[in-house]
Amino acid sequence: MTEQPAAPAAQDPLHASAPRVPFTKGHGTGNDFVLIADPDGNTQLDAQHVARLADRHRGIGADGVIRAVRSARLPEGEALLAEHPEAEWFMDYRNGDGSIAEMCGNGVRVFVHFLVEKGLVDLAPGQAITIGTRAGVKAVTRLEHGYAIDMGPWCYLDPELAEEAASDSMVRAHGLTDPRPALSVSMGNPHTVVPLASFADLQGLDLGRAPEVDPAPPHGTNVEFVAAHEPLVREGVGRVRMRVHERGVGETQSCGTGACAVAVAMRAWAGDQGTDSWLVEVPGGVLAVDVVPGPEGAEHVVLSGPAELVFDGELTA
Ligand SMILES: N[C@@H](CCC[C@H](N)C(=O)O)C(=O)O
Repeated sequence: MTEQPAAPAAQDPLHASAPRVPFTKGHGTGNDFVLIADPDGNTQLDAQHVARLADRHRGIGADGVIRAVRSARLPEGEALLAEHPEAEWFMDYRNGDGSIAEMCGNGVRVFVHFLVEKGLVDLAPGQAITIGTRAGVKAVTRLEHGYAIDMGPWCYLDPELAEEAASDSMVRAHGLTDPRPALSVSMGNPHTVVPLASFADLQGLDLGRAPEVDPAPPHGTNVEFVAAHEPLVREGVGRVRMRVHERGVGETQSCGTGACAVAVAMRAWAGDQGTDSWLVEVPGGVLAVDVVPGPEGAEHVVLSGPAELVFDGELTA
């Protein structure tokens, strides 16, 4: 019997040009990511690979996967460079199920921290860097502890919605006896914010199963449930607690864009009783959200919080 030559191994896009790919695990308030430095755009990540890396039982485990690539090396990044030549780096973000999302607020902080810690950029506390994302460029300032991102203007998901509208949809969730009114906001990515009466209601939710939003936004949505401290505003700061079910992930310990959506929705509902500064408690920590006047007259949302890198490794399969 003659020995058959071994069949060629199926081409693995992750290893098409680099057999071993270094990665770093990081998180921002418990929203965790696998980060891969790919300055020249040699590593192609497809949805299957991302889902495999993010798998908490068979992979590294993460809510999302972030590729750090030079903007010039992917079409979405290149498109930004004409107007923003300073946006050298692009955050190529995927949800844990492999789907692409426009924006990730916690991810941006962890992404910039990764660039700093890996020596890919120089950024001292107090300095800012512009990065590219699928929701446009974002200015990120390094703080003594953490990072502040100018997320740019927010808007209602339904462009027809007037300033004073209280809700645009109804949400059903396990743990709630009846459907609740909700308001949908875009932070570059879609969010639907559901106010609840108490922390007990928030605690009683089962977010292991996806909430149902009616009508469903065309590209899906992240759903945030929020309950307020009493009083809502103390010393000029609004204080709320939220839980989130993320599109493409499930329940996560934190969502930066979700915290921004919660702050602007609460501010709209509170009217004259509201404020521009919010502290949003999430299961994984606390995020600060400030609404500030933007350079072009629109309101900008600034998200601040920590970013941590946990360990490095190497992808071998
Ligand atoms: N956790 C992120 C949001 C990630 C994207 C989201 N799941 C979506 O599909 O829009 C954050 O911190 O903002």
